[in-house]
Amino acid sequence: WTADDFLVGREIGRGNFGYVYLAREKASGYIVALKVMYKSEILKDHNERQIRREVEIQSSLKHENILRLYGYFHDETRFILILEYAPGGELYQQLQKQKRFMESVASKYARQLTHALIYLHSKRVIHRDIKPENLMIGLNDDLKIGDFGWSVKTDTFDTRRSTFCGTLDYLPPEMIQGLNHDTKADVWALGVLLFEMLTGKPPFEDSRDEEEVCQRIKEADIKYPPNLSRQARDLLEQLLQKRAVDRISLQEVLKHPFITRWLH
Ligand SMILES: CC(C)CCNC(=O)Cn1cc(-c2ccc3c(-c4nc5ccccc5[nH]4)n[nH]c3c2)cn1
Repeated sequence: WTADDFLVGREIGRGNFGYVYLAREKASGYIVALKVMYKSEILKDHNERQIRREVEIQSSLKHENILRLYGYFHDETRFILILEYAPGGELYQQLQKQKRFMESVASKYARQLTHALIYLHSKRVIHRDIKPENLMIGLNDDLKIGDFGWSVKTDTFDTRRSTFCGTLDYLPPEMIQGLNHDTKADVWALGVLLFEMLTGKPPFEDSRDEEEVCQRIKEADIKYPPNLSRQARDLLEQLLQKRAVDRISLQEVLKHPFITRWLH
């Protein structure tokens, strides 16, 4: 690939390290998102290793609920990624616009994210940074995991990882305490995301400061608003369990009434 293979359109986003543009691949007419990263930027903070790992992870993933990385190329100053274009943009924006989602919509997105996480975990990848900003909306209003900034490829399944990463809101108790964590960290984050989709706010947002956020996460101290259905509340309680081993498995999530209730 070279830049001449594409007609580049407007800027549609800012990923880490660079700008994202709408583009059309000339030969096929295919619409893609081109992420342009400047080598000076990347080399500056020795990010080339992390970028290489992310490219390696994302190009090996092929799943309808994971944004595709079709390919990449570089010229003397830039490193360019050819990414799947998500017509619906960021889930974050839709959530801000609508304040919160109807239970049927939140249930569909939670189901699609669960399928994506089951696939990721089967490929020995823990995402570790599931949050609305990293999720995109594709054609047919399908959820797509769009960013792998903090995912790690675990060499053996469920290896314990202890590097600190991501924002506090979505971190599980074991990560807050700098303890080891595994695929159950993504299950907790699914719970936080579902809570935010249903209520419009992450569970610990009304805390005084980060200190209190950490305290409440450690204790899994969550106040559920009264307007949640019984099924929604029940699934949230099973996802947001303080001890990773007590959390519902992703396979069980797919069988939970809150998920199956809207499946024809
Ligand atoms: C660092 C690199 C090696 C990892 C590879 N992964 C990424 O670069 C993650 N990433 C994806 C994007 C991204 C951002 C925006 C979009 C969009 C998109 N569609 C939109 C529709 C309306 C408004 C804005 C939109 N952005 N489609 N696909 C995208 C992909 C930015 N960074």
